Amino acid sequence: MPLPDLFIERFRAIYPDDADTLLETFERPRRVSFRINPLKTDTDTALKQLDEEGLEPEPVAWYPYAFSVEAKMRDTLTHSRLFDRGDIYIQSLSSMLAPLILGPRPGETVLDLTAAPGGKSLMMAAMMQNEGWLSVVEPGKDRFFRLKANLERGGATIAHHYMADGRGVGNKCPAMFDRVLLDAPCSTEAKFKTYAPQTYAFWSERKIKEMAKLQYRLMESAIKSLKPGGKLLYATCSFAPEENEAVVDKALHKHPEIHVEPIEIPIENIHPGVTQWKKKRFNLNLSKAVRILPTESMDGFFLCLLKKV
Ligand SMILES: C[S@@+](CC[C@H](N)C(=O)[O-])C[C@H]1O[C@@H](n2cnc3c(N)ncnc32)[C@H](O)[C@@H]1O
Repeated sequence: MPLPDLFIERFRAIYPDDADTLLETFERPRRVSFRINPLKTDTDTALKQLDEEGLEPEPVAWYPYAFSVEAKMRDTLTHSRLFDRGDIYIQSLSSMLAPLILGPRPGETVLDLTAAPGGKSLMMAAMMQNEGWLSVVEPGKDRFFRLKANLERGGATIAHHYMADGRGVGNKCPAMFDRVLLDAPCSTEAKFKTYAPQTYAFWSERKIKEMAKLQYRLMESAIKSLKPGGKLLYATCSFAPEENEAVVDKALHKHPEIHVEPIEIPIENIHPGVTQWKKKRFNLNLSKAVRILPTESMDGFFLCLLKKV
């Protein structure tokens, strides 16, 4: 089944030069990527055990803990002992970039405002070497317990779990965190697959607008919760500028205390943030945001690093 016409029209307007090639990536499953969890094992041991389970993971050039296997090996991976024990975590490569860019360090106070199922929280706990404080917030009951289970299985001892609405956190915990991750709920456009119509069954421009409102409220809360000098990473798996640059643009207008930081990423499938969409022009610094372009191995993603001065 084809993707919605309006989605394709919008996608072509965002990426006029390479839309056809990019749209082809919606037709096939991607390779399955995963991260070896240094809180539970080391890379040599994990690779040896994966080999015993019949898996031959390929390394990812830019991150020593990241590997991938062919899409058809997903079940073997999810049925492996390493997966059960939390020694590996299946996570898209784009998703691994978010903690790497935010860069939490041991001893810091860190907030994951929209955390379930917890892949990025667990990676941040590992980057912090389980030293410091990591608050993880998720309002959905089932998702909250899944998050908690994933973090416990993955050995994240510094995680403090809160079943709460992220929109209230800024008022409850003002200027408390060195780093905040806002991996916002979104229209999930980057997860659409032509062979899985349920992935885009509920997509509409109205849904994009609804998500943008929620994202902005979460952004306000994230900004409030950040210490002066602290860093905030805003991310979505949507291509829609309304959910990405427009949300940050509004925050930049309202909060002169935040500015956009440049992002260094060691990959080539990237596009700068857009500074214009339909009739709206955005703050030119939004070109420092990064759009990960979808490929055979990576999901599309939006990343914007902000600093409170
Ligand atoms: C993109 S997912 C986060 C994925 C997660 N960072 C990870 O890497 O595993 C967005 C999450 O935000 C949650 N969410 C939705 N509304 C929220 C709100 N008002 N406050 C906090 N989280 C919310 C959703 O339930 C969902 O689990």
